[in-house]
Amino acid sequence: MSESRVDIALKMLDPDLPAPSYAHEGDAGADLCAREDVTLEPGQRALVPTGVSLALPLGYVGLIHPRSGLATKHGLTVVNAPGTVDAGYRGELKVTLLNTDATTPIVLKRGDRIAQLVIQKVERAHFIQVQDLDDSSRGAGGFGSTGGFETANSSH
Ligand SMILES: O=c1ccn([C@H]2C[C@H](O)[C@@H](COP(=O)(O)OP(=O)(O)OP(=O)(O)O)O2)c(=O)[nH]1
Ligand SMILES: [Mg+2]
Repeated sequence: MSESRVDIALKMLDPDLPAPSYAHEGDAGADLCAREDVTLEPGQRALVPTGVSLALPLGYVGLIHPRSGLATKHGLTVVNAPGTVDAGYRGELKVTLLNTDATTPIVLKRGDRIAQLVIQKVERAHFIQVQDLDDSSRGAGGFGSTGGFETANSSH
């Protein structure tokens, strides 16, 4: 089976940086790089520019996800993960990074791959207000209604 591809116009605001690219066939995420050096102290967040702007076709969304390796090794995440890039947005893609590590700063250099961009088709809803919603087996159950797991500090 071959992958389906969509053409997306992309403008590099900084031509010296690599454009987003997929590392392997089948990858969902194209890596985004930092346009500037940034050091995040423990618990600190920063809005980091990527040098990329897009013209997404209507009906598509860009989602900015964290990279699992940086998350696992260093505690680096995206505060608003996944960040939502609207089809009409023509500004620079930026990533709100957070150092979740309690003790160690994270030093990022210009050109480092900091996050990944996933392009998806998206539906727009026609919201129809009603007085009563139809029934479902879940109903209003949520937030652990199906059970969870015990931890040392679980209340009994
Ligand atoms: O991680 C992100 C999230 C958003 N954006 C850009 C693209 C997006 O289309 C725009 C607005 O994002 P969002 O709707 O999440 O932000 P908002 O706080 O609701 O701002 P606005 O009032 O401009 O919609 O900002 C990014 O570059 N990176
Ligand atoms: Mg918004």
